[in-house]
Amino acid sequence: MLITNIKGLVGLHPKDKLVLRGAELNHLPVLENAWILIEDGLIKDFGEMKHFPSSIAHLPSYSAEGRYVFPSWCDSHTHIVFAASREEEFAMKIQGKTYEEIAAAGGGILNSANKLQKATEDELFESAATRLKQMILQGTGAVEIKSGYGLTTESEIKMLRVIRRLKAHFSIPIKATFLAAHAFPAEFKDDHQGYISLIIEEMLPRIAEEKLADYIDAFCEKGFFSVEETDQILKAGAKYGLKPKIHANQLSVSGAIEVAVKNKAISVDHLEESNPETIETLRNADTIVTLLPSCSFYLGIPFADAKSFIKAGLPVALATDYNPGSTPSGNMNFVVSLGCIKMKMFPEQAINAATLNGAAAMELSNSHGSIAIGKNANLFITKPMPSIAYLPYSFGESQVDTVILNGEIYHG
Ligand SMILES: N=CN[C@@H](CCC(=O)O)C(=O)O
Ligand SMILES: [Zn+2]
Repeated sequence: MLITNIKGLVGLHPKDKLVLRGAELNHLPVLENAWILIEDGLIKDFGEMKHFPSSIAHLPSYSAEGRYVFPSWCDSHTHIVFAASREEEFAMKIQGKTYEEIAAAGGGILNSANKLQKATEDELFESAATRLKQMILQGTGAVEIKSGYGLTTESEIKMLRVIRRLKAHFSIPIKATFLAAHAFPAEFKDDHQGYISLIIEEMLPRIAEEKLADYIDAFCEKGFFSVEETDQILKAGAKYGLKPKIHANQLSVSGAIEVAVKNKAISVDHLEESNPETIETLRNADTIVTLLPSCSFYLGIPFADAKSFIKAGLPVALATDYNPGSTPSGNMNFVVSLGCIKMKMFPEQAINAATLNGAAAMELSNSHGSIAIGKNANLFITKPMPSIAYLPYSFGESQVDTVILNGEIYHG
């Protein structure tokens, strides 16, 4: 595939640039009036139209006049395998009930777990595939998906098998995260160690044996998993080679960041709550700070302090957190808009955070997340736009026109 007359080829970071920290996020390299050649699913070459090589002039080409070409969004935090939506909680939220109050009233994660336990693997696969297709059409070209609505050995494995089927069915990279430590099932409400033993002694060995997960996660939060419980689970996961990606500081500063960094987490996700100590801990780590602004938008909780994180030199990524409870949306374009509008990130920072740093938060940045020779050709072509900033500026209206996966147009 050859694309010519591109108004701007976006995200041309050098191939060996695997993550962007702090001020590095300010720079989004763009080549104006460009062409790009894709071969065998990979980026073969690119350049300016004024130096267009005559040797490829005979190839059929797509003219992208007035349009930009972006590397696909890399969505490094989702929960898209679920049995049912939870809009019954929507009215409760509108009445002013908090996330914690809804969970205490029988809503929340346990509500999703009840429904998921009754659903078949086929049903879960079909609905998750529909969601994923929609996300891809909105520009996403790599994704992480968590378990965590099973909460029994069989149902957690059922979720992870669904993710394995999604990996086989879709041509984008998918990473699977084991999140049995999402909530304590009702029968373990007063027996936390009982559930943790189930995770460590029963679930983990079976998941490792079937190679069902790439990462391990825990919802480290007041009322969910304590710092000590999280530490125990992460250490058990490490024995099976599962690196942590942690739900941290969503509702309170909980010590989650410290326990995540101590366990060499790939990423800490959420951070709607933070303080100078949080930042100090992260400054000395390689852990990526994944922010989820559509969760703040939907729950009405604070937006993460992206500006301070960037100022402190941290590697910030953006992701959707698509799930039925706190973020019923998998739209990365909206995430990038919210990053700018609500977290005061500059468009360049938000786009870098949603591409290369999102890829890094899935350990995929050697192959995805930027445009470089030899990298995978998961890209999208925009509608005609006056500038790059127009994409986040025109929130709620998709600027993604054509999606290319592995060098081929994706029609859904
Ligand atoms: N916070 C924990 N997990 C999800 C919400 C899960 C749910 O409410 O179903 C999140 O990332 O926001
Ligand atoms: Zn989440």
